[in-house]
Amino acid sequence: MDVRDAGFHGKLDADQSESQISHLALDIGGTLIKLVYFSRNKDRPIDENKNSKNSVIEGRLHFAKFETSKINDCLEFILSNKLHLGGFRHHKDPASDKILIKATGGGAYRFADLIKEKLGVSIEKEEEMECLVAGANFLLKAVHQEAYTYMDGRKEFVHIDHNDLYPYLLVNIGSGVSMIKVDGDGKFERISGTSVGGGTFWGLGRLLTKCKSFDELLELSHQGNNRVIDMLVGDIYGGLDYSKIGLSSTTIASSFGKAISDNRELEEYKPEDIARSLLRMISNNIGQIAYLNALRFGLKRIFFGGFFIRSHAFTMDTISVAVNFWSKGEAKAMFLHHEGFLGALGAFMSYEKHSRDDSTSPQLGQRYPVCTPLVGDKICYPLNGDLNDNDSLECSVYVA
Ligand SMILES: Nc1ncnc2c1ncn2[C@@H]1O[C@H](COP(=O)(O)OP(=O)(O)OP(=O)(O)O)[C@@H](O)[C@H]1O
Ligand SMILES: CC(C)(CO)[C@@H](O)C(=O)NCCC(=O)O
Repeated sequence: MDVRDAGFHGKLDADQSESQISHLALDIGGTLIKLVYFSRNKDRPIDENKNSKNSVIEGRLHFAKFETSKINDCLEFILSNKLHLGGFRHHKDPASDKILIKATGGGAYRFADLIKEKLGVSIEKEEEMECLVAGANFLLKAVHQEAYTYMDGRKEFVHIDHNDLYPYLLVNIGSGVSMIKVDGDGKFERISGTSVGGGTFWGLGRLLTKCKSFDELLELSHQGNNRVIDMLVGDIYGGLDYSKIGLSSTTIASSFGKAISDNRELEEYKPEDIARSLLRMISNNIGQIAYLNALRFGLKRIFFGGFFIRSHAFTMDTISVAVNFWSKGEAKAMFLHHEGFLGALGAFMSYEKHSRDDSTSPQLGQRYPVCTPLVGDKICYPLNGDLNDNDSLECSVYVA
C-alpha cells in the first residue's frame, strides 16, 4: 500500500476532523480510486471581501487513494470520517436533502448504485478527460514547482510561463493510457491512447514474478538487469554499434528477445530481471508513442501524469530517454508531482459550476490560488517523489 493510503481504515487525526471538511471529489479508475477533499483551517476566520460577493477560506486540499478492488475500504474511510457530507444540494430542489458528490472515471458509472446504497449520497458524474485537463491546468498554473524533468538521476523543476503554457500534450498513464492535446482551459482533444499501460505492467508483472503488490514489483525492478532478457543491438551485431542508423550496441533491439534463444524456463530467470525488462518495455513504448503524437501536432512539451509513474526514477528516466532519443533532443518529457490526482482534482474543481446554484451547502468557487505543497509545516518535495502520509496542499478557495 502506498503511503497515501495510510488514512485507510483509520480516522483522520483530531486536528483534521475537527476542522471543517468539505467538497469530496472522487476519481474511480480501473485500478485505483483517488480522493481529494478540502479542509478549512479552523483557527483562521473567513476573510470576507466587502466589495465583492466572495469570501476567501483558507485550508488544505487532501489526497488519498485506494485500490478499486477494495472499494468497500474506501467507502468505509469516507463514512467514518463523514467526508460524504461535503457534497452539494441542487438549488432546483431546495426541499430535497439529497446530497450529490462529484465523481469521475469509469467507476462513477460502475459504482453509482453501490455508493448510493452505502453512503446515501448520489454521484454527479464529471467527464473523465475534462477532469484530467482541468486538474493538469490547475496544477501547472497554481502549484509552485509542480512540473519537473528527470534525466540521468537529476530532477529539475520547470518554470511554467502562464502565457506560454499551451499547446501541450498530456499523457495520462493509468491502467490504460490517454494522450490529450491541450489548447487552453476546457479546450482539448484526446488524440490517441494505448491499452499498453500501467495495468499491463502490473498485470503481466504479477503473472511473471508472483509479486503481491505493485510496490513490490517496482522495488524488484530496482535490483534487476534488463540485459539478461532483452536482446540488445550488440547481441545481434557481435558487440558492435549499428552506427549507420544511430543505434548503439546497448540499445534494446528486442524487448524480452533473449528469452527466445536462451532455452530457459520462466523459473530460471530472476524475477527482478523480468520486472526491469517489463518496466523498460512499457515505459519506452509509451515514451515513443507520446513523442510520435507530439510530432503529429508539433507539440514541444509533453507532461506525463497517472499513477503508473509513481515518481519512480527508472520509469521517468526511461520515458525521458525515449522522448529525447526519438525527438533528437527537440521535445522534453515533464512529470507532475501530483501525477495520479489530475482527474480527482478536476472533479473537485467542477464544484465551482454549482457555487451559484447552491444555497444550502458550502459554495466553493475554486479559482487559481497559489498553492504550496506542505507536509506538516514544511514545504516538502521528497526526492523519491512519493507524497507523504497526510500530504496536503495549502490553498485558499473563493466562496461565492
Ligand atoms: N498501489 C498501487 N496499486 C496498484 N497499482 C498501482 C499502485 N500504485 C501505482 N499503480 C499503477 O498505477 C496504475 C493506475 O493508475 P491510475 O490510478 O492513474 O489509473 P486508473 O484511474 O486506475 O486507470 P484508468 O484511468 O485507465 O481507469 C496501475 O495500473 C499501476 O500500474
Ligand atoms: C478507457 C480509459 C479512458 C479509462 O480511464 C483509459 O483506460 C484509456 O485511455 N485506455 C486506453 C484505451 C485506448 O485508447 O486504446
